[in-house]
Amino acid sequence: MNSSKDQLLALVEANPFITQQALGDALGLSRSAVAGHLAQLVREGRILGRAYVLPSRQPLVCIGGTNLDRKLRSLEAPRMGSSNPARQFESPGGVARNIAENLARLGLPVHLLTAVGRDAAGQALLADLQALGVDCTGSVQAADAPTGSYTAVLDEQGDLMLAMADMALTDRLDSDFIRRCAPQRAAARWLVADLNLPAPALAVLQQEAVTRQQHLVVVAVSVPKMQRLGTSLAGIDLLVLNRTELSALMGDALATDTALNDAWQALRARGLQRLVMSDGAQGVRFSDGDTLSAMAAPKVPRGRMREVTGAGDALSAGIVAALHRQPQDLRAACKLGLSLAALTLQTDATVSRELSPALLA
Ligand SMILES: Nc1ncnc2c1ncn2[C@@H]1O[C@H](COP(=O)(O)OP(=O)(O)O)[C@@H](O)[C@H]1O
Ligand SMILES: O=c1[nH]cc([C@@H]2O[C@H](COP(=O)(O)O)[C@@H](O)[C@H]2O)c(=O)[nH]1
Repeated sequence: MNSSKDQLLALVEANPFITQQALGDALGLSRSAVAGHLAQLVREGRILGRAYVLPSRQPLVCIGGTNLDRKLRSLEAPRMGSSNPARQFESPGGVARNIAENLARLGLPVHLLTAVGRDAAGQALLADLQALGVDCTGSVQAADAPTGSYTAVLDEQGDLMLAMADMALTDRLDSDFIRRCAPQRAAARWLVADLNLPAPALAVLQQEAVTRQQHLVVVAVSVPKMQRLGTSLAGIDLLVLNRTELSALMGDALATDTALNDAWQALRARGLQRLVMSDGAQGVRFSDGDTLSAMAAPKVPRGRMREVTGAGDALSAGIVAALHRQPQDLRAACKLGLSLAALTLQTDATVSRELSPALLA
């Protein structure tokens, strides 16, 4: 039999807005006994505070990977099977971290739940996030594993040829971790989870999104990690992925508009509510209804293009930032997402320094 405190915690987890009177009624306790238990739970750090947070300050919670990105850009057309002269750029990365940084630069309150090592890279990445105002309380800091790394080989135009991600640490963001960080997620209406998360962790977020009526946005990270998406997509408000990731998910080349539309209908039948598929220079396809619509990407002059890393994450962040204000307007959200992606293409950093709250005005 659970103690009154544990039962009370379970009720608060299920409904962070529940009143002391309702807690008392549910457990057969007086309101003052409930107040006493709550005070003790706060002292123990099992409850961080009351969930009465004004809507505009409710944090957007991003959950998933943090990496140190290394990008090697070939100075000439690369020759395979040979060493090639190149320039290296390093920057913070990881899809959930990138989205958190984009959102913070737009002036939104952000909480990032991630995993880093207690190595120099991990500590520097956390310090950067803190400077941006991103709250990382509850994240894993491992003494026995290195911070994730991503190494991309880019051709002389800045287009991706191949990338390798060593992210063993994100496997620790498992379903136990997700449950442990319930207090950090409680007040959020918007959750952004990347597919670096193990499948069972994502399943917990999906179940909770249904019971707590939270908006869960799932963002793909790579073709091999598409298999982390479960069969049921119930609880996912929006899935953001690129064309090759959608193709891998459906096991279909998606060569025609009919095939794309069929893919969307199949995902809807699995419980997905909305979809955005990015399509490189073509922009995006998106839908929250019966048919997919297209929106073109702003033209970025060749001379201003630097490299592509992070464009997809900027797109996701712009979409989330706009939906946070107007949850039903997916078209307006795609528009903001595309303009953020265009800014990101014009910098060697994974997240553009040009982002500011003015872009949301
Ligand atoms: N060559 C390009 N020209 C213009 N916009 C681009 C180009 N490549 C990417 N983008 C922008 O970045 C977004 C994401 O790019 P995409 O390649 O589809 O995804 P990812 O970066 O996740 O692989 C696109 O929807 C588009 O807005
Ligand atoms: O398995 C993964 N590969 C790559 C990334 C991250 O994805 C970003 C590049 O994303 P995009 O596809 O938007 O260029 C990089 O910051 C990289 O660290 C990740 O989180 N997980």
